[in-house]
Amino acid sequence: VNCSIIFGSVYSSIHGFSQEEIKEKLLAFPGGSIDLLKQDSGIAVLTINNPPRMNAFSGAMMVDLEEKVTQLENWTDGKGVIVQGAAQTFCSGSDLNAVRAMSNSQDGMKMCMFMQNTLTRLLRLPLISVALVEGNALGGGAELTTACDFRLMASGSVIQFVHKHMGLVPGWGGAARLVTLVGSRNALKLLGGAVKVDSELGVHIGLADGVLKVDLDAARAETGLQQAESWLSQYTKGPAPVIKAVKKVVLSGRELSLSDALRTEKDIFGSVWGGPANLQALASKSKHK
Ligand SMILES: CC[C@@H](C(=O)O)C(=O)SCCNC(=O)CCNC(=O)[C@H](O)C(C)(C)COP(=O)(O)OP(=O)(O)OC[C@H]1O[C@@H](n2cnc3c(N)ncnc32)[C@H](O)[C@@H]1OP(=O)(O)O
Repeated sequence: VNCSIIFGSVYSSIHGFSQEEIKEKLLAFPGGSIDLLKQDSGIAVLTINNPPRMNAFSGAMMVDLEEKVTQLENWTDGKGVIVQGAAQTFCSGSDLNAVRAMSNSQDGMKMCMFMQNTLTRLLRLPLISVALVEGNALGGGAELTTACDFRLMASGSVIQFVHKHMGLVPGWGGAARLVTLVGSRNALKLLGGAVKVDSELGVHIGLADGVLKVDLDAARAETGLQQAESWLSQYTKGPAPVIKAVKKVVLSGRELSLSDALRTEKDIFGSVWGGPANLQALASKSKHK
């Protein structure tokens, strides 16, 4: 299936972008990690892990994220991915120490292109993705939530595009994705007012797809991650090639012109038609009651 049009990066050498050059600069800012756990269920957990800085992204973590996205792109048995933060908070954006050291506009633009590439590839993964938002998702952390197909919010959590307070606008693709998610009027309000979006407002404007349950009986209570896994598993039941095909047809419909989307849908359809899951369903004369 020729899906390169919907799975590529945004910037390459033709845009004057050198991935290796910016990686080298980013690696000068160490700390934290991005941890990937691929599970037999076909659902992976990607953890933004830098608790001393409220999971802010060091330069090394930006590079690490790109590497983990590559691993997910190559995960044949994968069906879904949950993006979470370590230690009960999501992510407080860029590490402000790195931002200060890279505050000239050339470096800022290169970092922005690098992160746009990575987050675009995250959103375009042939996996169904969920951001599990506990605690704060601020600045680049808010942008990261929009690079997932769905967002689940814990009560008390906040998604806030704080960029205006930093004299900035989103640069990791968060504004473009936000407009697609909540419409341009809501996006203007959220960015112009640096609004704190709690779970209630998130659901109301369509930014959040669900709110995690609070069970006062601690012994019975499911963790946020367990709840997110069971929520996501509603959509990942079945063989990986079929779930991947589901994500790809939706992605092409979302990103391509109608003619290109239709042609891509035909190719993706061809990849599952007559495949093992299709033949098995036909043989079992299944009814959909
Ligand atoms: C390029 C711009 C944009 C982008 O990339 O698109 C950005 O993301 S810029 C960054 C935007 N984010 C922020 O401005 C967040 C700033 N932090 C806060 O508002 C608060 O720290 C918090 C996240 C609301 C948490 O508050 P609180 O619970 O009171 O904890 P502390 O403030 O004491 O934080 C603990 C510890 O974490 C450090 N920290 C928090 N965020 C960052 C960050 N983004 N970069 C670096 N360090 C961060 C904070 O400084 C504390 O450290 P210590 O003082 O050493 O304890």
